[in-house]
Amino acid sequence: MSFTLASCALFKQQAYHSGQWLDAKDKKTFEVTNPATGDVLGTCPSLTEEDVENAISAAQEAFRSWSAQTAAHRASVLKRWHGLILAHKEDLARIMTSEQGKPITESRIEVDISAAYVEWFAEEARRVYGDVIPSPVGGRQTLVTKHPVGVAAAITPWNFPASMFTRKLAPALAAGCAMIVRPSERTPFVALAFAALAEEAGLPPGVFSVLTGSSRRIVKVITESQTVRKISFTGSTEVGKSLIKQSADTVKRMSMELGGNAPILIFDDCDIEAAISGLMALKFRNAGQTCVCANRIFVQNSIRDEVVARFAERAAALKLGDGHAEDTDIGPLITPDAAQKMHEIVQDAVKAGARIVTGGQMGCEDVAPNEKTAFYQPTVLTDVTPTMDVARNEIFGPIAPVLGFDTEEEAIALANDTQYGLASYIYTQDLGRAWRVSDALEYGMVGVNEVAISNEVAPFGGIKESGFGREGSKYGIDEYLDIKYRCMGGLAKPA
Ligand SMILES: NC(=O)c1ccc[n+]([C@@H]2O[C@H](COP(=O)([O-])OP(=O)(O)OC[C@H]3O[C@@H](n4cnc5c(N)ncnc54)[C@H](O)[C@@H]3O)[C@@H](O)[C@H]2O)c1
Ligand SMILES: O=C[C@H](O)CS(=O)(=O)O
Repeated sequence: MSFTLASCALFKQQAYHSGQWLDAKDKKTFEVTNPATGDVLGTCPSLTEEDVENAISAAQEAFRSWSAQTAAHRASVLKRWHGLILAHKEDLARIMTSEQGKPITESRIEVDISAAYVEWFAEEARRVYGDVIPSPVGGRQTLVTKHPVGVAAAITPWNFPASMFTRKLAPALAAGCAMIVRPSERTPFVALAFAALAEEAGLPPGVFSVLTGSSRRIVKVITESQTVRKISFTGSTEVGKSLIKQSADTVKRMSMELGGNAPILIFDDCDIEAAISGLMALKFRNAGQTCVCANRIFVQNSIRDEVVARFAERAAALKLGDGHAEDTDIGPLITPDAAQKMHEIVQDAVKAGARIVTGGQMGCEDVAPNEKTAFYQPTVLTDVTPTMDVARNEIFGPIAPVLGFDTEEEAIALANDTQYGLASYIYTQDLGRAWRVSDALEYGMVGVNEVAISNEVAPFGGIKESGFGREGSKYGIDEYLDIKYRCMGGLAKPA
């Protein structure tokens, strides 16, 4: 493989704000490591409160001119950005795999998805319509128009560092907002690479910034700022709740894409091969580090033994390794601690009565075992009960707990027995059952005989403690718009 970060023009080790590539005021930095090897990839600035305040001021200034541009102009800049992202797909994917660890095949797909959000909102920018509503009173007109909220902020996770970046920045820019983005400290480089291409596309100085460093320090300035009118957060429910509390004093608009505990219900009238293939893709994408992956696998008891055996056989055949290798199916988890946490989850489940069908070990044959690697084998557990921690908590790793059920009603009750409500899935060939069960599931999203449900045209988001707001789709841009109602009086012809 010829790629090296040092040789990549998009590899940036400075933050981007106020239209410039800058170090922290106090020159402090933090290291970013390769989760597959533990090697240090580079450093990024650990920005100070003053740096953040400067970025917010620059955003407020830039917002005035950016929002005054026509929607057609904003769309044209976003379209240029879209083209540049695709033109640099391989470099962006390699940067992502280096810092996040996912297989290069998945990183390429994520770059495509990231670009798709930019293209979609370039189009949506020109469809921010209003209303003229027939007035109940003569001589008046009721006008409704939509306006950008102003300076917005985004805080993004490490698991999809590119698609979460554009899923927030693209609609904000399309709406006419300015946005400051704080990427995860574990995966800043791909966000900075996207920023370099956005700058090249012609986004004006200050309209967007990428602020690196301590999230607590950066977010404290953001949440306390009267200038920042909107926060879009993707991450754990725990942190989401903290941000909501921190933002209450300044009554900010909020979008919360939080944790999940997705059930997949596999009925005995399903296409079993399709269900197992879907389960493999759903559970082991990004080594299970996704908010929508199957966290609880409910299989109707009449087919459970067959499904477990075939699923475990497929899981055991997955190839662990460095994400840069083309034949890697599963890369490392984000940190060695995450791998250790997986081991503890499995050990706890076994103590509670679960049985390991395959996996259950740390490490990877192709990578020298040392304390810095973060590999964990794809693991299938059976004989899991709904009260076990492995079924109650979000796993966020390659562990697949299988539970049984007998009736449709029991399956629905089990699936809904959680405080989360993000994604859910059903495999059945009975149309009536598909409709009844998907109607009864208390989730923001339901995949029926399909697990690849996330794309730019669909409203992505959850309910209950998985958050609120929607990303993507025609609804996504509304998160960055305020509605204004004008009552136009005095229109009657003088007597
Ligand atoms: N709903 C979604 O679309 C979605 C997508 C991806 C991840 N997630 C969820 O995110 C979690 C895993 O991702 P993660 O580990 O990055 O989540 P996290 O909540 O630990 O971190 C998310 C972001 O918040 C920052 N952060 C962490 N603690 C903070 C604090 N106290 N104050 C301010 N910022 C803070 C992090 O640096 C990161 O940038 C899982 O629960 C997963 O379900 C949800
Ligand atoms: O982890 C959460 C992501 O939103 C998953 S997806 O890429 O949107 O499916």
